[in-house]
Amino acid sequence: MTPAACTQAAIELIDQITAAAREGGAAADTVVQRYFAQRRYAGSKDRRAVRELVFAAIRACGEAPASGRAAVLALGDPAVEATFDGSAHGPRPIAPGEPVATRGIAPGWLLDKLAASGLDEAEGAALVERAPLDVRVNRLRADPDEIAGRLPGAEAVPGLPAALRLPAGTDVTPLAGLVEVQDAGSQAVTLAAQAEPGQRIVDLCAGGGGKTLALAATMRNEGLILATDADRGRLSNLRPRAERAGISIVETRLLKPGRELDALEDWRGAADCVLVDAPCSGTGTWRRNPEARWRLTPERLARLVKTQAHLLDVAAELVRPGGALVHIVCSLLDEEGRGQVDAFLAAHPDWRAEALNLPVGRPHGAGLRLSPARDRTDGFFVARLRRAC
Ligand SMILES: C[S@@+](CC[C@H](N)C(=O)[O-])C[C@H]1O[C@@H](n2cnc3c(N)ncnc32)[C@H](O)[C@@H]1O
Repeated sequence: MTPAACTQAAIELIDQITAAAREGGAAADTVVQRYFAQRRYAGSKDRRAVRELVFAAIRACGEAPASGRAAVLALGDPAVEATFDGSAHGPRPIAPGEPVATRGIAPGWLLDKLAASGLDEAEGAALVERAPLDVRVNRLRADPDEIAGRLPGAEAVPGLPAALRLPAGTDVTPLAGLVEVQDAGSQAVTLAAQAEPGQRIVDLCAGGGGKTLALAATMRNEGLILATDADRGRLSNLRPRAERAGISIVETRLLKPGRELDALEDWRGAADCVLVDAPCSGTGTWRRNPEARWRLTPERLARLVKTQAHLLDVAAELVRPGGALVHIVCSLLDEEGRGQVDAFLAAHPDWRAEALNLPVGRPHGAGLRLSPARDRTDGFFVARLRRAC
């Protein structure tokens, strides 16, 4: 592909990604994969160049751009602008006064909410920087030092003995079952469960099992983890992943949204710990999914906040006297994190927050906040709550 054809491909992709964000369609990564699946002629170097241009332009636009052209022009990169040359597969030349998307971190209403949640400008900007590639070494089957020796440029992450930070683009697929791609922050917040061998733990929003597998490794594959979710597709990924990782203590159970306790009667008051890795706005993961900023609406956020409160109430029913509940959101909005936990504590006088001592994060309300700017992880809020005996 010529440089001009690469720019045109990026423009088309951004148009598709913007439409998908508006209509609740596929994530940007999936859109890019599908685009190239139909264009086998594009070599790996071209694909990489197009992908980089697409993501650079998405990161630059706080609001959804009016067009892919406007988004690419927002980069203000003379080398890219020179490829608007009207050549056979390239973009038409830039017209005088042609619209250019406004650069920014997020839509205005979200910027206000981030500021109200105590995020300064530097922290806001770091939300859309490129994320590093982190993995968790499965210590049931591998030794982190040995794995680090096999991955050139791997660095240890202070305080997280199973975590390695890898150079961008490192291919870890040959190490399936030995390592899992997992942000260091995600690994750190899972430690708030203080999981121990032999415990009975519920991972209420287990999804594909990123945190379930980390818990099972900490428990040395002894005890029982009930991994539940309302999404059949995500949950069905968990079993093969657990098998590859040599984990046998995980049971899965599908829940009906709003009727979760119907399927959990046998776990009432029985869990040592319930992890609520709640569905959330994902403001802390914009580094990986920058177009997610364009998907969120005030209405969707309000629905998420309501679901989170409901799931905390469900979780509280499952914890044994003296047991713990861990609330996690990969968001920096207080209404999903700190505010959610404050409301829970106000409504449940027999619960109290416990101080957390994690290798990353700073105290925030009754829990801890991890921020990309300070901690070099995705953004999270995590709190550990203990039920009275
Ligand atoms: C942040 S994701 C979980 C990620 C997962 N814990 C991990 O570490 O890979 C939130 C999950 O909550 C699930 N969810 C949404 N509503 C739910 C409900 N009512 N009950 C249980 N899970 C729900 C979603 O399907 C999604 O998988």
